[in-house]
Amino acid sequence: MPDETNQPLVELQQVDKSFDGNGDLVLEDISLHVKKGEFVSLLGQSGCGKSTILNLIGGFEEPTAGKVYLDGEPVREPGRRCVMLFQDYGLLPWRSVLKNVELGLEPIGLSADERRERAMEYLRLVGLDKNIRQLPDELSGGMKQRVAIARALAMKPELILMDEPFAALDTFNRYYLQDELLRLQEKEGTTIVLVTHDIDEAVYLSDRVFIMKPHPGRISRGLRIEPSKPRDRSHGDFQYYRRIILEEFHFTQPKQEPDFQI
Ligand SMILES: Nc1ncnc2c1ncn2[C@@H]1O[C@H](COP(=O)(O)OP(=O)(O)OP(=O)(O)O)[C@@H](O)[C@H]1O
Repeated sequence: MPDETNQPLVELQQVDKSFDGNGDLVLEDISLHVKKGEFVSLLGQSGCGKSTILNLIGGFEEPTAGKVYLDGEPVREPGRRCVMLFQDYGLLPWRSVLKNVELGLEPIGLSADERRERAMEYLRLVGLDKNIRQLPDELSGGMKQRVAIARALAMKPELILMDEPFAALDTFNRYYLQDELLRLQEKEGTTIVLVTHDIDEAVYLSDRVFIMKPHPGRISRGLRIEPSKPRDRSHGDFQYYRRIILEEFHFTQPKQEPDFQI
C-alpha cells in the first residue's frame, strides 16, 4: 500500500535530457513523484524515453536540466537503495541459482552463512528453493526471471526499477509472475517503477500509470488506477482503464460501416 503521509521516495522536477551537444531533447519537462510503497508504471511506445527515466532515477544518467531526488536527496550516482531488473534477467550463466542470488549480497558485508540464509529465504518465496544448484541455462525464462526477482528482493532495496521484466515471457508465465510480484511487493513494502509498453500489464499492476508521448519524450497523462488488487482482468473496470489508455494513444476508432461484405 502506498504511504500517503511521507515525502515521495522518488521525485523528478522539470527534467530535460539530451544525449548530444546540440540540444535535441529525448525527455522534456518530466515532473513526477512516486510515494513509498507505490507501484507506478511508465507506459509508452518504443523510443519515448521510458528507460532513460529509469536510468535517471537509478543514477546511471544525469539530467540535462531539472532535478531527480531519492527520498529528498539529489541522485548523483547508483546506490544500494535501488536495484534494476531487466528483461534479459542479468544472471551469470556459470553461477548456480543460489550463487546468483548471493551475488547481490556480496557487497553488503554479510557473512557467508548470512548470505546463504538470506538467499534461501527469497528463493523459497519465489518457489525455487528446490532448484538452487541448477545453472541459469537449465531453467525456463519464467524461472530465470524469478531468480532475478529473488536476487533483487534479497538485497532489500527500497526501490526496484523494472525495465520490461516480463516482455520475453509467454502470456501464462507473465500473468503468473505478475501475481507473484504483487504478492511479494505487498509483503516487502517495496516501491516499484515499471517500464512497459504492455497496456494490460500497466493496468493490472499499477497504482498509477504515466502515459508517455515521444519526440521529445513527455508525460501526456497520469492516471490513477482505483480498483483494489488483485484485479480481475475480465472485469468492466479493467476494460474501462484500458479504453482510457487506448484513447490516449488514439488506438480507438469510431465505429464505421464496412465498405464491403465477406
Ligand atoms: N546513451 C544514449 N546515447 C544516445 N542516445 C540515447 C542513449 N540512451 C537512449 N538514447 C536515445 O533516447 C531515446 C529514448 O530511449 P529510451 O531507451 O529511453 O526509450 P524507451 O521508451 O525506453 O524505448 P524502448 O521501449 O524501445 O526501450 C531514443 O531515441 C534513444 O536512441
